[in-house]
Amino acid sequence: MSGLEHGRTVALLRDGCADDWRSYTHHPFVDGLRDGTLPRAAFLHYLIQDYVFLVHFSRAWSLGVVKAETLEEMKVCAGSVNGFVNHEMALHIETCAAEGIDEVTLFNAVEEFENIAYTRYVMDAGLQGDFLDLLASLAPCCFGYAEIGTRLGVEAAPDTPYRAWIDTYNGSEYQTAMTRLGQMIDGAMTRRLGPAPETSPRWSQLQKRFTTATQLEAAFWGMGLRKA
Ligand SMILES: Cc1ncc(C[n+]2csc(CCO)c2C)c(N)n1
Repeated sequence: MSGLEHGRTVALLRDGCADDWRSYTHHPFVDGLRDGTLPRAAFLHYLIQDYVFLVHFSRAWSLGVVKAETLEEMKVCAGSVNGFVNHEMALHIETCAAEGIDEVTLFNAVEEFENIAYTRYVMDAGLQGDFLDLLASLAPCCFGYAEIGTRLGVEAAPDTPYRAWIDTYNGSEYQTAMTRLGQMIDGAMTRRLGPAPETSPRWSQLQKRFTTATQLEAAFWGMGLRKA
């Protein structure tokens, strides 16, 4: 998957850090989800951390509502917050409940450094910069998982125990939301930087945000594997 399904901006930013993007989307953790060889302890460690990650990511997306300049931008950001809090976190809550881990325990889990670094980096990008700085640092998470979900939907071993995780990100609801998000990002860029944002003096900073967030995603997988 390397086309324009998530818009022009995301394609450019992804191509601007192709090696980092591959390290993130083809990480050994992802191979383990695909083949079913990922140790259960590593998956649960990741999932507990990811619950806390989503709490802080929801805060960052809420900042998007604050920094938006159009109703469409506000709607996409508000929809993302709703998606996390009321849907995406359900996967974490249900999977952990089956292992005897309740939601209060999840909410109070001690954050790993990789988790703190990533979520607070994104939050600070949005606080310090404008809507585009925030989006550039939020984007790798959204579109990376969309790519991974699509690929693993095709490639995963039929008996992988991680099918529910794969289905969450390969599902049409998530994929449709990502298409809409890609369109919104293209519109937000054009509105602020003109029809060729990659020629703007701001582009290198936006690329830096995107690249750093991509590297932080790979580090997040690595954190999960520490419990392998
Ligand atoms: C470390 C980490 N990175 C990405 C996601 C996936 N995710 C989080 S927010 C979001 C976008 C929804 O608009 C998606 C896909 C995750 N769960 N954990």
